[in-house]
Amino acid sequence: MKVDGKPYRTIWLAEDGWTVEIIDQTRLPHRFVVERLQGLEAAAHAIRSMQVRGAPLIGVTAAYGVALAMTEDPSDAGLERACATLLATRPTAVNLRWALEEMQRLLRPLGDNARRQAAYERAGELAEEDVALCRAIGGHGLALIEAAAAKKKPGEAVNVLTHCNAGWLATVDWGTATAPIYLAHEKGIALNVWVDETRPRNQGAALTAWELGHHGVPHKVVADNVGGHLMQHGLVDLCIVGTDRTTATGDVCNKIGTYLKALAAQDNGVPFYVALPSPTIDWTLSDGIEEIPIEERDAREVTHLTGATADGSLATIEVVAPGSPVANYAFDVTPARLVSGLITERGVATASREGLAALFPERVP
Ligand SMILES: CSC[C@@H](O)[C@@H](O)C(=O)COP(=O)(O)O
Repeated sequence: MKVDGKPYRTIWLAEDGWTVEIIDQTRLPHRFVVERLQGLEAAAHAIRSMQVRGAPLIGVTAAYGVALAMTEDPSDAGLERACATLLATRPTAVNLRWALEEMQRLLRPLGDNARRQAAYERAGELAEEDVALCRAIGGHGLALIEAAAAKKKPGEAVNVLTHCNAGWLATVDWGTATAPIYLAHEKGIALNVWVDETRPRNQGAALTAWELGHHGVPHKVVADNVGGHLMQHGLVDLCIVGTDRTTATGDVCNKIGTYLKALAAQDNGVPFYVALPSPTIDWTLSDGIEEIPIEERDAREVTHLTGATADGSLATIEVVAPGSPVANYAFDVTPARLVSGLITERGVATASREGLAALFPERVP
């Protein structure tokens, strides 16, 4: 999507043909910095520190991380070490495990000399596939926005609420939750996107607002607890969020706070959709609350905030009473019963084992 009128993706192969470039998302929205990854450790650090984040982009970065590792050490031991290092970076998004299994399946049977090139080719393909999956999700989600628009008076905006950043910054391009939004905007449908700030790391306020703004999509940032109020007053037509891992039964794990939005949506009769590419489905799990590992992150994400001061320089301040203990759960699980539909690349499924199996019969174990 566009940054200052120029099309960008979140990750790409540098001109030298082997290093990998990313947009450093820890610097947004105040600085646009492209970072060069030159080895396995740099790729692992980028995922761990959330320079890249969002389930699909984590998966593609891991695939490129394996390619970088194959430049350093293409032996069996090198491959296993690379996959173990990358797998340990973040626990919740299943796209990470999926991408690493894909790379291992491809590379294990190959000789050391063939691994490097094969790894780069497959990482590039996974990036392209992610773009295609997100674009297809956009098409299916667009129909939902069009249906909402059909009920509006001429010129009246469709109000879409989203949580965290499931935008193009969380994927290679388009985003999952935002793909229908970008397509609706391109079609000239009047929109207003309610952007939850998404404490503690503010992916909504910092990233979703930034990317929608750069693409010219009308939006308003709201504090995390505003969604319920908006829904009570008829100001949300539909919610669309992303997911880091969805069980075979349709339970949805996403950024902390998603569950509360789903509860408010059900109480107010607002449709609550989850947009996801199929690599985000964990076919081995059937109970999201019991089985999905929830990442717990550094307390400093809760106690401190970084932002720009009046002169444009960056400053970090403490916002919690000094010394107070903190718990920082990064994700929660929304049970399938609260989800109106799963917007996948193959269409909108009901959030159930049957619904997912009907769209992806060949993936059912
Ligand atoms: C298309 S991205 C879907 C999810 O990965 C997204 O909603 C989310 O929760 C991202 O969390 P993050 O901790 O920023 O990686």
